[in-house]
Amino acid sequence: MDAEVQATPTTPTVREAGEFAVVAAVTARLPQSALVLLGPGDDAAVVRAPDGRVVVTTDVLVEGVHFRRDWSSALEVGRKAAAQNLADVAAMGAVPTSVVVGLAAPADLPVAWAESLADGLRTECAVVSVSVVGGDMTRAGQVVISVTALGDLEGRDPVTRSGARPGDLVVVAGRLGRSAAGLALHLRGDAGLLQRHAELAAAHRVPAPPYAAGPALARAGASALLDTSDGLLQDLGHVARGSGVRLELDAAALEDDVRALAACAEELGEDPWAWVLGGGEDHALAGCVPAGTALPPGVRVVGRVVAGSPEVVVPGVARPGSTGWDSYR
Ligand SMILES: Nc1ncnc2c1ncn2[C@@H]1O[C@H](COP(=O)(O)OP(=O)(O)O)[C@@H](O)[C@H]1O
Ligand SMILES: Cc1ncc(C[n+]2csc(CCOP(=O)(O)OP(=O)(O)O)c2C)c(N)n1
Ligand SMILES: [Mg+2]
Ligand SMILES: [Mg+2]
Ligand SMILES: [Mg+2]
Repeated sequence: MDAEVQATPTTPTVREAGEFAVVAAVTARLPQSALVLLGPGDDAAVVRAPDGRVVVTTDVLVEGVHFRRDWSSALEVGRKAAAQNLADVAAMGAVPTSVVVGLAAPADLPVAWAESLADGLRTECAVVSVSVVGGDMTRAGQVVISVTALGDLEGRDPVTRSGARPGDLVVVAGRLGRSAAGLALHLRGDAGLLQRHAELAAAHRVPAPPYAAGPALARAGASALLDTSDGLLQDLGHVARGSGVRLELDAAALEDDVRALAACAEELGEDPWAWVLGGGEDHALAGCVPAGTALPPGVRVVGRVVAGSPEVVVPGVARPGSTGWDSYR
């Protein structure tokens, strides 16, 4: 895929090319999945809704807030923008069916950047066999990407944040803290550090949500589910409050994640527990299942649900300074 991006000939800016030429160039890179009855090119797209109900979610990514063009390639930004939304669909226990993308861009953005963004969106969508069925393009002072993903419940009830009950187990699919470690590396901006911990830096630029675990947990009877976008403690806090239960996490069950970050944390003089418990953007899936549930592949138990004040605690581990991301703090 990188070779494909580099092979893109030098292109003009979006101002020089004009909106409609850029939209044509972008949509040409977005082949349609079998779920799409009418793709880009008309006033709206038409997508199958096999279940008859439609799951819909949207997230906005703003240059300087969610990504930096000097840290991430356009392809990586596209992958991350799609992943963040596809993870929200999975977190409902649904399978994605299609994605719509709004792109606001400065006039001097190279057309090649918009094309590579489309390549990244297409690439991540292909992981779950869906396509980008349409979008919008307009001018702005910085790059803003607004992604909407649609999903299908396959006849199941949605898995919300409010169904956890005392006696359930807390479960996680996917790794924790890697994106926060990668963010810390990028913030230092030291080339040697970035090279030594290239995998963690890459995990920040392109998360790898465990998409299949969402529907699999729903099929297994999960009582609550969400994706970790802001930080495990903050995100599970929504489950605790939504369900009116207390979540007790088991530090030993999180030690693998901490260990995987230890060398990087040591070199940066930071606390790997803070990344695992308070770091966002891994888009792991976290939730609850009744005790005795057969766990789908890649899902592990990290704690238990008890009656009590609705909060998330990790006995034996100091609470990190930040339990998660708040866009305004
Ligand atoms: N500007 C908004 N208008 C309406 N609903 C919103 C807005 N921003 C967030 N929400 C809703 O609030 C809930 C929490 O949002 P958010 O924290 O962004 O969820 P997530 O982390 O899964 O993306 C979601 O159900 C979302 O749809
Ligand atoms: C340049 C830059 N600075 C900081 C961050 C860290 N960061 C930005 S948004 C965010 C949390 C997730 O974003 P949000 O808009 O809250 O997504 P949602 O929870 O709605 O999925 C984090 C950890 C980043 N990704 N890039
Ligand atoms: Mg959101
Ligand atoms: Mg979410
Ligand atoms: Mg958030």
